[in-house]
This record gives sequence, C-alpha cells and structure tokens, in this order.
Amino acid sequence: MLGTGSWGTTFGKILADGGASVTMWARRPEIAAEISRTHRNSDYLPGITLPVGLSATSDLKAALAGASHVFVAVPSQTLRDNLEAVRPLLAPGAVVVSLMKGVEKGSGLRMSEVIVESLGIDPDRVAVASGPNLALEIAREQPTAAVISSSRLETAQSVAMLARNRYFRSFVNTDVIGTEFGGVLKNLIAVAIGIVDGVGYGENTKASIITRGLVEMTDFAVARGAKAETLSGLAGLGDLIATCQSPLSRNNTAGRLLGQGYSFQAVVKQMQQTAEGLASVAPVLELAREIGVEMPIVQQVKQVLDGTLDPRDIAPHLTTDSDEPQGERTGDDSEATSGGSLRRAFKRAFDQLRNGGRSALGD
Ligand SMILES: NC(=O)C1=CN([C@@H]2O[C@H](COP(=O)(O)OP(=O)(O)OC[C@H]3O[C@@H](n4cnc5c(N)ncnc54)[C@H](O)[C@@H]3O)[C@@H](O)[C@H]2O)C=CC1
Ligand SMILES: O=C(CO)COP(=O)(O)O
Repeated sequence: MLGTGSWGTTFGKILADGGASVTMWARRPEIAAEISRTHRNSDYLPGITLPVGLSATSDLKAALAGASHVFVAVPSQTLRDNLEAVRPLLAPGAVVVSLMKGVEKGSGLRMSEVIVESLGIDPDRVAVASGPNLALEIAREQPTAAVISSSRLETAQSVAMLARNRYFRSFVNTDVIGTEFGGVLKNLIAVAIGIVDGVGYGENTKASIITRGLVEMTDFAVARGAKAETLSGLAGLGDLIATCQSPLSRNNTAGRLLGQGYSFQAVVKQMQQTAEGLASVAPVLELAREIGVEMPIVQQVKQVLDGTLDPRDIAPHLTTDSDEPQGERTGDDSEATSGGSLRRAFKRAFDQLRNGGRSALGD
C-alpha cells in the first residue's frame, strides 16, 4: 500500500482483516514507525487499532518487494512523481489499484490513466476502487460496500477477493471510466453542498443540488465514455449521498468553510487532509468544455473558489435559469441514455439467462 493517510491506512486494514499480508509505504518514517510499533496511525485514524497483519516501512523497495497487488492512496496531484520511483521496483505482473478520486491538473487524466502512462503497464493490470467509503466509518468497521473496476474482469475480481471481510464487500464492474469519474465528480458536488450548508440554506436546496448534480455527473461521464448505470451505482449516487451528507467529508468541509466566508487560500490553509475536489474543478471544467457538456453547478463552485461569486448566490440556476419552464431531464432520460431503463431491463434478463437464472455478479 502506497500512502498512509486516512484512506490508505483504512484500506490496508480492510485487506489485512480479509486475511492479506499488507506492507504500507509511508513517506514519513515516524508514521511508518508508529504503525509498525504501536499498530496506530494517530494523525489520521485516532482511536483505531490496526490489525497485526499490517506493517509499515518508509523504504519503498522493501514495501514493493514481491507485492502481487500494489494499492495507491496518495494525493492525486502527487501520483506521477511517486510512480517514477515505483516503476523500476514493481514486481513483474503486479496489479496496480488506484484508491484515489482526482484528475491530474494540466493533463486532465484519470488516475488509472496516469498509472498506465507512468508505469508503462497494460490497462488490464490496473484496477480502481470507489464507492461510499468515508475512511473513519470503515476503520470503525461499519458495514460498507465498494466497487472494484478494471478493463479486465478477472483483474477486478482478484482485487475484490482481497478487499472483502466481515464489514466490507466489494462488487466488480468493467466500467473504469464511470467508476473513476463517479468518485471525482461527487467531490465537486459535495463542495457545492458544503457551500450552501455554510451559507445556512436547508435540505431543499441541498436535495435540489444533489439531484441536479447527479444529472451533471451522468452527462459528463457518459460523454467521456462511461455507462450511465455506473453513475446510479455505488461509485456514483452511493458516493454522492455519503459525501454530501457527512461532516467527515473533507470536500464537504472545505465547501462549508467557503460558504461561511473564508477565502480559498484560507480554506486550503485550514485543511489538514486532502480535499481532492478543490484541485479537480478546473481540469473537469476544461474536459467538459472540450466535449460540450454544461456543468452549471461545478461552474459555480469554481466561481466561488475564484472569489467571483458570493456563496449565497450559488444556486440561481435552480430558480432563475430561464424565462420558460423547462422539462426536468434526469440522468435516466438524457439523450445519451434515452431508452436506458428498458435496455438495462433487457440486459439484466439476458445476463440472468446466461448465468443459468442467477443474477450477474456486479454492482
Ligand atoms: N479519506 C477517505 O475517506 C477517502 C479518500 N479517498 C481518496 O484517497 C486519496 C488519498 O486520500 P486520503 O488518504 O484521504 O488523504 P490524506 O490527506 O488523509 O492522506 C494523504 C497521504 O498522502 C501523503 N502525501 C502527501 N503528499 C505526498 C507526496 N508528495 N508523496 C507521497 N505521499 C504524500 C500524506 O503524508 C498522507 O499520508 C484521495 O484521492 C482521496 O480522494 C477515497 C475514498 C475515501
Ligand atoms: O471519497 C470519500 C468517501 O467516499 C471521501 O470523501 P472526502 O475526500 O470528501 O473526505
């Protein structure tokens, strides 16, 4: 496991509690020492005792030696630099799993794309994990589900077999684009929710933004090649709900501070942990512009971050977008997915027939 922040450490615990032998790589030797000696990571997971099957080192070579699966949970903007050191040390045939929920500034690449490019490995050896996975809740062993996705189903399955235990269940799919973008985009909507929370608006405003936000997420992801149904699953709607309603979410928290009137610089200074949404706004809007998808909520988050929009005005498009009443277009009836429900029903029936009456494995 590369990264001993809140998610890397929690995922290491998930794997070790499922029976795997886990070596964590920590950038800071003092964190590696604390994990190995006391089975604690008090900066990131206060009050949590880590399993004995989990140890840590700050020696990257030792951490990667003979590893069949390498999980990565560092801040997205540091991934490329970190992988430079990993490349010569990766065991032949090792599967690399991204736990991250950001896109790279400048290139706009998803984390799995950065992994393929930087390590020069086949996409079939890369998987991503996503879903409603607030680290501290899982570290407290509260029952949770996630999705593991890879272009090769067997790769996703091998990871899902490792990432399962009595409190954690992994489903699989092969829609890497949808699974990754679900995690990236829900962060941006969670920032918007935090902002209106900070302003003092109530549940109607938040439910309106979550619902319209899901349409924005689906439009964007489908235009980038995702399957619409992935955005209705754990990696889309599931994660959107968890992140938008939890004070544990760092993106939500960052938004709340903005809504309370703190500047972007002040918020960045206050955040002790990674809030990926803050760095993803600009590259996501650039990608949206390239494919001609409108993202009014994300656009307004950017304006608040830039200091050009008063947080109290963040949702005017919900009420004053147009003089003409508009039809409510949901993710399910967007052009990209028209007939989606019917097609899905047929596909489910077909999959069940193919599986001898059992439902197909997957989220
Ligand atoms: N915390 C959570 O609940 C979840 C987080 N994620 C994703 O996991 C990824 C990692 O996030 P967290 O662990 O939560 O962040 P965190 O802020 O808790 O920890 C980040 C870790 O990366 C290390 N780090 C910082 N700069 C680095 C660098 N240049 N090179 C190497 N390591 C560096 C930090 O020392 C720390 O150990 C993010 O993409 C996040 O979106 C995904 C699901 C859940
Ligand atoms: O991705 C997460 C939950 O699934 C964590 O969200 P935050 O990064 O906003 O804390």
